[in-house]
Amino acid sequence: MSAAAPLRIAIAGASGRMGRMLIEAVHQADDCVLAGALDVPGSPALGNDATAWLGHQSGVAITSDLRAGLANAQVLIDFTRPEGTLAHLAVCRELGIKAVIGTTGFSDEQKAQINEAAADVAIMMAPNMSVGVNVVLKLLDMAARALNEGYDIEIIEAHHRHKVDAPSGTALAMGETVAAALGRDLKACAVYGREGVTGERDPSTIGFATVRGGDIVGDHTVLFAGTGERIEITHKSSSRVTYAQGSLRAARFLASRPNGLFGMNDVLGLA
Ligand SMILES: NC(=O)C1=CN([C@@H]2O[C@H](COP(=O)(O)OP(=O)(O)OC[C@H]3O[C@@H](n4cnc5c(N)ncnc54)[C@H](OP(=O)(O)O)[C@@H]3O)[C@@H](O)[C@H]2O)C=CC1
Ligand SMILES: O=C(O)C1=N[C@H](C(=O)O)C[C@H](O)C1
Repeated sequence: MSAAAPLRIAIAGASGRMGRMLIEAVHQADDCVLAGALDVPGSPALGNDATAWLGHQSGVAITSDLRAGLANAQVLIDFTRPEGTLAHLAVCRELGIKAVIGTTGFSDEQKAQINEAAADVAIMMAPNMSVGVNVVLKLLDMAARALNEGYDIEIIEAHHRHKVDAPSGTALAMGETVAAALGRDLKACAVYGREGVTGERDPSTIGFATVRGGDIVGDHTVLFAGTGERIEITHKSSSRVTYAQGSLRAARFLASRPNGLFGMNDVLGLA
């Protein structure tokens, strides 16, 4: 019996922090092959072999030509910026290529565009691809339901100095999970940072605090502060490998799906 053909994966943001991690993960996976590598026009990486920095020639040159970069791919994995992801997705839709989206910082309108594209192609989008964070989201649902009165909820996240969006997509997902469990609307109850004479804390709010510095990969804590006790649920990433491995799991999951919008819950069987 012949082995199944490897899954052909293209990586967007090929020279970014996640792009390189993903290229390495695809290179190391027996069941996947690098089929394309995209980066922005003007990037010094354009024209380089995508795995040259790993001491290997893949035959895949990094390109800013979206159609050329996606032509041989079955799945695109995209960790770039919202406007880049949407431009890539438009070409995926045209060519029938599935997409794993890890980019964060989308507006509601941009999320609606992704939802619309999922009518035609299968898309998995999650602000955090790590198994641990997705388990934490389940724990938060349980904790919020049990601690539904008398506990103030604050979400604290810390990331490296290069991160451009705040709060992190993961912190927002944690906020949405907790708000939904409590029957609150996060848009109406979120407080993003405090300064000056703020008055006493409104118990119906969910607070967010953002720390940026150094090379912190990604720390998230949800604090339930009551009277006489506090509960902290924390996740800390020490390597981006976990995001890359989660993305490959998502790509394999999408391979047999013709269309639809999925989350990491679906990939991990936690839905
Ligand atoms: N879901 C998850 O598990 C995770 C999500 N992320 C998210 O992934 C995204 C990328 O993070 P990270 O790798 O650290 O960021 P980097 O800045 O290191 O990499 C981004 C890459 O995308 C490229 N890029 C920038 N703007 C565009 C654009 N408009 N169109 C196409 N490509 C573009 C960059 O090129 P250039 O450098 O030349 O500008 C770079 O190659 C962020 O939104 C981050 O929050 C990160 C980790 C985990
Ligand atoms: O930019 C990052 O680095 C990360 N971004 C994601 C987010 O915004 O939640 C996931 C992870 O925390 C790392």
